[in-house]
Amino acid sequence: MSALTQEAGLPSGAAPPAPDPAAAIVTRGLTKRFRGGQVAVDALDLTVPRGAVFGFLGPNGSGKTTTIRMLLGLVTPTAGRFSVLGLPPAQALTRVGALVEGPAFYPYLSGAANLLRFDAADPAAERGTARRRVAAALDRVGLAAAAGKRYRAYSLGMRQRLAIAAALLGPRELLILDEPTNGLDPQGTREVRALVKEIAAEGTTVFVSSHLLAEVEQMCTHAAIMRAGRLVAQGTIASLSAGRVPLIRVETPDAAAAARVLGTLGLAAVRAEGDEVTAELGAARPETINAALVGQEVAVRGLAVVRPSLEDVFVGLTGEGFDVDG
Ligand SMILES: Nc1ncnc2c1ncn2[C@@H]1O[C@H](COP(=O)(O)OP(=O)(O)OP(=O)(O)O)[C@@H](O)[C@H]1O
Repeated sequence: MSALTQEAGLPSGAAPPAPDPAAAIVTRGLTKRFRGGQVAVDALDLTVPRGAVFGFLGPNGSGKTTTIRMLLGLVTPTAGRFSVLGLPPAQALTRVGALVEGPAFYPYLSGAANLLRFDAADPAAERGTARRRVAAALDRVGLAAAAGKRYRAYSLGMRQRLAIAAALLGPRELLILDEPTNGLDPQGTREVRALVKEIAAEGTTVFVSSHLLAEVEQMCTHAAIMRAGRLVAQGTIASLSAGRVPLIRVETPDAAAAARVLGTLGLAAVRAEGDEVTAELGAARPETINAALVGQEVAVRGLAVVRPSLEDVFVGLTGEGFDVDG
């Protein structure tokens, strides 16, 4: 049996790869063209390793939600194949928890009562174990103490954690979250990020979309970067940044003098702008650079090693800024 058995109407052209037991999600040539000709997802080849917190990163409109909806069987692909947990998607879905559009909760019911109603609407859920599963899910997202509190009294972070609890009502090997911190306040955002890390630490693979570079960098072990429906890069966060070298950044009122010193030390790509000078750190040690600057009587107000960020990677790959805030 092929691991990639969800086949769309049109052939992708490529033979499916061998089944990969180490992967939670594999897509090959996955494409969605909406009526009217818009290609939302264009020949996507994604490999999400089991155990990863996989950030699916891209600006608004880059095709993240459409991809997630295809993975969950909510949208039919135009072309391409994919597997979830090494299985045809339809067989895997009971082992996948998902948060795509937050479930509509009743404001006047408690968190627990809301989850019981939500669970009752799932024909695959086992009736006899509902209360136990609801209690376990509430506990897992840190809402056990607030189980009896009305939903309308929940903070934004608690509401989103309840939505994640709804995705965890059964045993899940994979959790798919579409922009789970969107619209949250800073406290709610922190709560959800911490929860994602906890869930992953317990062994669940998490596939989480975000338009926030910094968020993915903080929360994820791996990332895929999307732009206009196409995959720009994927890999571990470290490997994505690996090709880009760290910089030394010196803040000084004597930028020209500082640039000269960095040049004499043999540093590459020395650039002075305003009261800031940057250069590629290379094999040089920051303390040596500092000593040289001070030795040449350059007033150093600040000195920092700047690691390349995912934003640098994105700009380096596409030549464009990542047009989002946060
Ligand atoms: N049902 C649809 N019919 C036509 N076009 C659609 C449909 N759904 C999405 N699109 C288009 O497909 C493209 C990708 O949208 P998608 O929602 O997948 O992106 P996204 O990265 O999730 O962005 P956002 O975070 O804004 O949802 C967009 O240009 C969008 O307008």
